[in-house]
Amino acid sequence: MLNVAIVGASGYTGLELIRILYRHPEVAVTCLTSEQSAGKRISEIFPTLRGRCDLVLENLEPVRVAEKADVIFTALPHKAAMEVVPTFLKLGKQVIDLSADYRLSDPQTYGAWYEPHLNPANLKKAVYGLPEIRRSKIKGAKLVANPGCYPTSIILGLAPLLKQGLINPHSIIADSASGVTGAGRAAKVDSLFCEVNEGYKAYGVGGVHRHTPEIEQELSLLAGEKLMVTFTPHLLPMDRGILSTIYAAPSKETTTEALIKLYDKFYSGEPFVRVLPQGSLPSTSFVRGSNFCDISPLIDSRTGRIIIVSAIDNLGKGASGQAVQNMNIVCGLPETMGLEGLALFP
Ligand SMILES: NC(=O)C1=CN([C@@H]2O[C@H](COP(=O)(O)OP(=O)(O)OC[C@H]3O[C@@H](n4cnc5c(N)ncnc54)[C@H](OP(=O)(O)O)[C@@H]3O)[C@@H](O)[C@H]2O)C=CC1
Ligand SMILES: CC(=O)N[C@@H](CCC(=O)OP(=O)(O)O)C(=O)O
Repeated sequence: MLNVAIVGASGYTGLELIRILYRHPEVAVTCLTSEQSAGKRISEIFPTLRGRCDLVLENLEPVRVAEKADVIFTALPHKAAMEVVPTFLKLGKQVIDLSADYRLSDPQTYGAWYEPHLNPANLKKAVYGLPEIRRSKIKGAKLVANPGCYPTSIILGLAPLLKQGLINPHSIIADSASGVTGAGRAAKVDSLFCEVNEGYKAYGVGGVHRHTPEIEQELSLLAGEKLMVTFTPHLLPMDRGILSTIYAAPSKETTTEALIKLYDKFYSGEPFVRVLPQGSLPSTSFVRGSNFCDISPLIDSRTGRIIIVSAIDNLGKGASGQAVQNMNIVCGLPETMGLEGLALFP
C-alpha cells in the first residue's frame, strides 16, 4: 500500500485526485494540505466527500507532509510548487508535480515565460510526464512534471504525424477551448459566473500564453527540429473539458483513411487514447470525468490541410488522471489502476 499526500488538496485538481485515489486499491491518502482552510475537514470544503473522505486539511509544512507519505502530489500554483518540491526530493519522496514548474527543461525559457526559476538543479531530474511519448523515462523518475492541460491535448494530437515526418512542422496552428475549472478554484473576476456564462472568448492571443513554450518544447523533440506554433486558447462556458482543433500542412499527399490507420497503429495498446472511427468526432462530453484523450485526424479535401480534433477532461487526462497514471508507472503498478471506468461512473 502506498501512502500518498496531496499538497493543495482544496483546489480543483486536488479534489479530482482525491476522487480518483479513493477508488485506487493500492493507495491510502494520508495527508491533505490547504493554504486558507487548514484545520477544516476536506468534506467541509467539498461536501461531496462527506462520509467518504473527512481528513483534516493541514498547513503545508514540507517535512511533516513528507513524514506521512511515500508519494506526494503537488497540486499548487506554479512558484509555490518549486518552493517545496526540493525538500520532498531531499527526503527521498516520489513527487508528481501538477504545476508548470518543472515542465520546461531550460531555466532561461522558464524565466522568460514565468519568472526566475528557484530550483534549476532539479530540472535535470524532472521527466515530462506524458506516458504515451515518455513512458520508459517516467519509470525511473523521482520527479514527474505532469503536463499542462492544453499541451496534453495538442501533443497527443500531433505526435504520430511529427514522428513520421508527415507534416510541415512549421505550419502548426492549434485552437483550444477549455472549461472554467482550467483556471483553478481561487476567486478571480474572469472566472465569475456572469463573466463566463453564455460567452465564448479567445484569450492569450498572439503567442503570449504560457503553454506555448511547453507545446513547442515537446513538439520540437518529436519533430527532431526546433519549431514554433500558433496557439490560441479559448474559454468555454462550461465547467470542465478541453477541445483542441489543430491544423497543419501535410508534407505528402494522404487521406483520412491513411491518417486513421497511422494513429490507430501509433496508439495501439495505449489504454487512454481512443482514435475515433472515420465520421466520428471527439466531444468533451464523451471524455468528461475520465482519463481518456479522444482523437480524430482527417483531411480537409478542399484545401488539402490536415485537421486533428482532440478532446480531454482538463482535470482528467489534462491533470489529475494523468498524474495518477504517472504514479502508477513510477511505482510499478498497472498503469490503468484506479483509472478505469471513471467516465462510465463519474
Ligand atoms: N485546473 C486545471 O485544469 C489544471 C491545473 N493544473 C495545474 O495544477 C496546479 C493546481 O491547479 P488547480 O487545482 O486548478 O488550482 P486551485 O487554485 O484550484 O488550487 C490550488 C491549491 O493550492 C493551494 N495553494 C495556493 N497557493 C498556495 C501557497 N502559496 N502555499 C500553499 N498552498 C497553496 C490552494 O489552497 P487554498 O484552497 O487554501 O487557497 C489550493 O489547495 C496549478 O499549478 C495548475 O496550473 C494543471 C493542469 C490542469
Ligand atoms: C481556462 C484557463 O484559465 N486555463 C489555464 C491553464 C490551465 C492550467 O492549469 O495550466 P498549468 O497547468 O500550466 O498551470 C490558463 O489559461 O492559464
